[in-house]
Formats: sequence, C-alpha cells, structure tokens
Amino acid sequence: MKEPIRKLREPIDPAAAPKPVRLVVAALILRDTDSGLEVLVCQRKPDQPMSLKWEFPGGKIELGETAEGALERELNEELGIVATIGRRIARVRHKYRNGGTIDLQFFMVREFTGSLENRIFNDMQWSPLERLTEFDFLAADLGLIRDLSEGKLL
Ligand SMILES: Nc1nc2c([nH]c(=O)n2[C@@H]2O[C@H](COP(=O)(O)OP(=O)(O)OP(=O)(O)O)[C@@H](O)[C@H]2O)c(=O)[nH]1
Repeated sequence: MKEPIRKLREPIDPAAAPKPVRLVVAALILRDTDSGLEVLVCQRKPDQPMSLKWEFPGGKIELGETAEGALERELNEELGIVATIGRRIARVRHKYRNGGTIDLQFFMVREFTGSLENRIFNDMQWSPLERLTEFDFLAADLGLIRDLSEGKLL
C-alpha cells in the first residue's frame, strides 16, 4: 500500500539538516634524503577556514572520480606536478566541531614529473617524519601524524 503524502508541520531548517560526509583524498609525497625519509607538508592560507593549519596536499573527490583520479587532479592543480598515486596508507573519519564530517584517505606518492610549485598554500616544507609533530596540523590528521612520527606505517 502506498504511503499517504503528509504535510510537514515544521518548516525545514537547512542549518539543522545533517551535512553530507565529504570525501577527501590527500598525498604523502615522500623523498629520500641521507638522514631519512621526508614528507611534503603544506600550510593553509590566512583567509581559508582553519587558517594557517598544516595539511597534506589534496582535496575533495568530485562526482564520477576515483580516489586516485581525484588526487592526481588536485596535485596537478595545487602543485603543478603529474603524480603517480601509490598505495593507500590510511583512512580516517573525523567530525569537525562545525558539524561537518570528512572521510579522509591518504595515499603515498613516490614519483612525479614536473617541478613542485606552490600554487595555493601559505607555505610548503619538506619535513623529516620524526619532526611532523612540530607542525600545527588539522585535527583529522593528528592520528596519522603521531603514527608517522613514531615510525609506524612507513
Ligand atoms: N587536502 C587536505 N584536506 C584535509 C586534510 N585534513 C583535513 O581535515 N582536510 C579537510 O578536507 C577538506 C578538503 O577540501 P578542499 O581542500 O577541497 O577544500 P577547502 O580546504 O577549500 O575547504 P572547503 O571547500 O570545504 O571550504 C577541507 O575541509 C580540509 O580542512 C589534509 O591533510 N589534506
């Protein structure tokens, strides 16, 4: 039997509606040095939300994209490189205080063509893994930062 269509008693408040989970991909771009592995870390601009926090380059997966395809596109837009996306290192779900939830996947990148160019960040640095905890990272990244700095995962 069909459900009758009922009139809503309360008007819908868009601010109260649950926000969809945002699917995000980010890259651990690695390089070997004499003193060990280093990873590229990027700082958000002062005028962005969560300003001046550090993060890994990447962004949201768009409709119809695979995770790897989205990350390849983002790295090209943000850094001007064509990257070979390697294995997935970690996946986390994090609820930010503003109510938004992100599903974040981190992939390893060991190879790319083109030279790294800072197109959108406030700052960019190569960091030894054990010094990652010195950067003020986004909250969703903190578990990964701890593991990487303790030599786990890589
Ligand atoms: N690229 C990247 N995004 C991250 C990381 N950790 C983390 O919480 N995020 C969040 O994932 C989202 C990435 O989206 P985005 O890069 O396309 O967009 P955006 O910062 O301009 O944010 P917005 O479009 O929601 O305003 C942001 O909300 C960002 O705060 C990370 O390590 N790398």
